[in-house]
Amino acid sequence: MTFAIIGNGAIAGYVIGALGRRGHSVAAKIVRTAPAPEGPVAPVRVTSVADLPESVRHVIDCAGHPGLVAHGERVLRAGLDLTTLSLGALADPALADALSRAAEAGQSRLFPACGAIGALDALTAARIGRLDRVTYVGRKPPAGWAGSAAESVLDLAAMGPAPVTHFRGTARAAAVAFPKNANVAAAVALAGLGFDATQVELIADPSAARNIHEIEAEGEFGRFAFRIEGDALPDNPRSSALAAMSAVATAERALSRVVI
Ligand SMILES: NC(=O)C1=CN([C@@H]2O[C@H](COP(=O)(O)OP(=O)(O)OC[C@H]3O[C@@H](n4cnc5c(N)ncnc54)[C@H](OP(=O)(O)O)[C@@H]3O)[C@@H](O)[C@H]2O)C=CC1
Ligand SMILES: O=C([O-])CC(=O)C(=O)O
Repeated sequence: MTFAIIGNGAIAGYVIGALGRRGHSVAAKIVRTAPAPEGPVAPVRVTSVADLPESVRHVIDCAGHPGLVAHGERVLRAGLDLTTLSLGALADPALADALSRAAEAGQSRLFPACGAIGALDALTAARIGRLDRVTYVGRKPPAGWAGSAAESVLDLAAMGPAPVTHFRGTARAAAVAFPKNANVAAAVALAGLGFDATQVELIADPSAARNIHEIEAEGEFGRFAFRIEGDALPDNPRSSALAAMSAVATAERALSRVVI
């Protein structure tokens, strides 16, 4: 299968390497500004969907909300399947609707990846019955919140040893306020009770060595609690390695005849 990637950052780098090791080809990257190539370079860098090589069948968005907003509709309308990690962008109903209509028009499909969290299969099953309560708690070391809205309520560099909750609210508010940090909150919302009924808490924790994500859910099925401690990618303390792995797994699942 031939892929294109949106983005050129930490997750894009991991995804391109993993796809290559797994026998796939990455023909192009969609970037913001494509420098003139100095020689034969693969994957080729383009700035628009229209310039993608014809061999591309599936695009993986690793660029965050701006990448999905800029290119998602055109990818789907062109008949290419799209895996995205920018789940928080779907908190905007206009974008979610536009992507859905573009997929319909292009006879293509949008695959939101689970990203840095797990247990979403249990949530999607649980909501078939009555789902009463879903909460998500995201905990990262202070460096994991750098450049985010946490900085408006907290001096990350001068924190004492105690963890500080810097956000409490709905998954929709979290997704909008933390585009680089709350895609997991959006994933939990999409799998379970939706953006407005899913409660979120975000914590900067100097004693956390990893990015820790916890879900608690209760309903007709019973109750579950899930916790994952994800190592960050070496190039970006905000982004868990599992998110990049999940993009590859989701894109591969889209190709499978037996879907697990
Ligand atoms: N679902 C999940 O669990 C997770 C989701 N994410 C999402 O993935 C995003 C990327 O993470 P990561 O790779 O670590 O971040 P990086 O900051 O390392 O890379 C982001 C890349 O996206 C590029 N980019 C931004 N806007 C556009 C655009 N309009 N078109 C093309 N490229 C664009 C940037 O380009 P430039 O170099 O020009 O700035 C940069 O190369 C995060 O911002 C977050 O939203 C991250 C972790 C977990
Ligand atoms: O990578 C992570 O641990 C989670 C993250 O940034 C996000 O949800 O956007």
